[in-house]
Amino acid sequence: MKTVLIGVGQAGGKVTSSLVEFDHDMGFNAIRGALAVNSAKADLQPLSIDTVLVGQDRVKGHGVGGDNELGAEVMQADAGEVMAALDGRITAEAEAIVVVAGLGGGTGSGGAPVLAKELNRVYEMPVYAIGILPGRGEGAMYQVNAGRSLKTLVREADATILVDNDAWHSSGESLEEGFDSINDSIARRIGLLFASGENVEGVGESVVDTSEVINTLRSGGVAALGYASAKADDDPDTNINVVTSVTRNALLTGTSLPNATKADSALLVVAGKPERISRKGVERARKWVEEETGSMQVRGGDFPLDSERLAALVLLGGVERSTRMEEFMRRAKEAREETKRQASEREDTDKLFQNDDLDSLI
Ligand SMILES: Nc1nc2c(ncn2[C@@H]2O[C@H](COP(=O)(O)OP(=O)(O)OP(=O)(O)O)[C@@H](O)[C@H]2O)c(=O)[nH]1
Repeated sequence: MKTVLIGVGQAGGKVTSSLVEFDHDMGFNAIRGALAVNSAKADLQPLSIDTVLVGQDRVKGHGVGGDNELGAEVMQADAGEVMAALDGRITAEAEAIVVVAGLGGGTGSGGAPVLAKELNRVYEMPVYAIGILPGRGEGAMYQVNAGRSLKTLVREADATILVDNDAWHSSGESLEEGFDSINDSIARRIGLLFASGENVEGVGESVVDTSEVINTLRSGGVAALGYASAKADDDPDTNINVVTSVTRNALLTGTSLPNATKADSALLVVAGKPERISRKGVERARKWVEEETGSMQVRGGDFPLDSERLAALVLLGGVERSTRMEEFMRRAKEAREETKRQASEREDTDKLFQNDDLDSLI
């Protein structure tokens, strides 16, 4: 899928850079343009892609400090500038535009839905989002921001692939220490998805096509991506179990949104040396994905890749009714109520100290 990426906010910019790097290192050439947008100048400086600073008149290049309403306002005010920077980068060959953002902060959380809406208004091709959900251990503000942003983002983007920051995080390191490795994991998995259907002309009819990715995401709403790989044998017959077990692992333990298996649609991409991919294995794996997701729309295809391993990528469309989504929305709601309660207590305390009776005591 020939893609143009726009990273919004700090996480959005870093993940976009990682994706560009991966696509370049692998020689896929699926990413045809990239831009990072932020209200914090310091977060844009280390990036190796083109950048646009927004909200300079409001926040003077210092970021919006987690205020996602302000994030939305600065993006709205400077949308013209961002769209102008994209002019010429989004050419007719692009098959999708993808907005990438961390949903827990301010600029990405508030700005990504505004930008997705604007892009959808102007461009014909689908506008997808990659939204990064805060991990369980992140504070209430992050959860509230993400809950609020997610609702708008899902409405404005044609589909939103969610990545939970707890999902691809190695144990033993803090979330922050782990950002670089999480970003690499995101880049490897989502980068492979973008590259599915690219550079594989004439390799056989079972090869996956970009239209399969687009059709899987057509139901809109929330999407998730699973990935797993294992060493493969030279003989495809020995790889029947390799294909079925990487598929199971991709969906059950390797997904970007843990516990999201019920889906409206799915796509199973098996990557590896074509002569090693067991057709029987793929058939069984696809049936299993149908049963597990409860979807009658399970597409599939191969991704020829020169590797000693076989990998499964499972893209799920329409997972918003999954246990994980319900759990997240509940967490965001509880955090919002807790924040409101604290604010009203603060107000009461303020009132108490403004009280004449107290003043007269001093
Ligand atoms: N995966 C990943 N998540 C990140 C990274 N940096 C920050 N986050 C997450 O993103 C959320 C914060 O969003 P940021 O992108 O830092 O914030 P911002 O959009 O720049 O907004 P402001 O800083 O408020 O202007 C938190 O939930 C973090 O856990 C990163 O490099 N990788």
